[in-house]
Amino acid sequence: MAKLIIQDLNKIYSNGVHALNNINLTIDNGMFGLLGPNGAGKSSLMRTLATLQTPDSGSITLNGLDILKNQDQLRQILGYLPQEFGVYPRITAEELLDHLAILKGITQKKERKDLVDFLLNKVNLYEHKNKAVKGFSGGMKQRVGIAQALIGDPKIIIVDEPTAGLDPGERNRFHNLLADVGDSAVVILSTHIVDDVRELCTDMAIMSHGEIVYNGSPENVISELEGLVWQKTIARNELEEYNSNYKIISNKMVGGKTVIHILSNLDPSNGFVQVEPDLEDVFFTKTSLTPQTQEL
Ligand SMILES: Nc1ncnc2c1ncn2[C@@H]1O[C@H](COP(=O)(O)OP(=O)(O)OP(=O)(O)O)[C@@H](O)[C@H]1O
Repeated sequence: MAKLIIQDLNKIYSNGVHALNNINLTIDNGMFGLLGPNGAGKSSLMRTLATLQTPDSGSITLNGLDILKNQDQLRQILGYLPQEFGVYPRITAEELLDHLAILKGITQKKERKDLVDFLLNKVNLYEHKNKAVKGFSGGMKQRVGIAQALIGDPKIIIVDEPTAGLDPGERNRFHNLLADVGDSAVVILSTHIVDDVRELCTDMAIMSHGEIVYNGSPENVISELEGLVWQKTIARNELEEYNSNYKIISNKMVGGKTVIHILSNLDPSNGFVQVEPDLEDVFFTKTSLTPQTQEL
């Protein structure tokens, strides 16, 4: 059982951006979702956990090990899939994993071969092992990314926005793979995609402007909005008027129509119907994005 404890973590970049503002989180085994809009500070936190950058202050421990002071030890038990996983142009999936296993210190050839075969099977790429990674689809590349993150039986696995750009089938396959991995390690999934967290995570945090604005289970945070979310289908050109009269938390196109969700303690009448809140309502409420800036 692994436990990651982050305390009072701060990072201010030289341009004055307070990317990590007093972050406190305790994360146990399993899938932990870190949800936030672009620029919230997720990658800054992920890179700090992966020992790729140092914070200005604060501490991070994994099972009591101070990972800021013991970076080499942490790297031995860390798997990291960065936002941009650079793949090596002309080499095959098998060669790439073999090469990365050498870099991780697995020097025995036979041990490496067994491990690479095991990983290729695990991510369902064994039959493609002799093909160049360059020609893989986005989902296949991400599965190679997860395979390399699993080298060395890591206790903590960090995946930064892994499903952006994947088609629905690839996304499902990737989700199943992550859920499987989550049984034996701390897996932190950083994403701006609400569905990734809803489908995979039992514990989560929402980050906005460098701060943790919620930490807990998806169910608990959704229940905070119980009875407060109302929905109405309106014409696109009415949006501005509704925006000035109601607290709109989301607007999206459904079947060519504009559907808005608003927050209200009282029945707003005027054709609104109460709906069950969902994680997307929570996300937009907690991060206070204006509807115009939502990426739906
Ligand atoms: N090296 C840097 N120097 C200066 N500012 C930076 C640096 N890296 C990130 N920032 C700024 O810090 C803030 C947080 O960025 P970060 O990349 O951590 O956010 P994010 O939530 O991961 O967003 P995204 O999904 O777009 O990567 C942003 O305002 C960003 O512009």
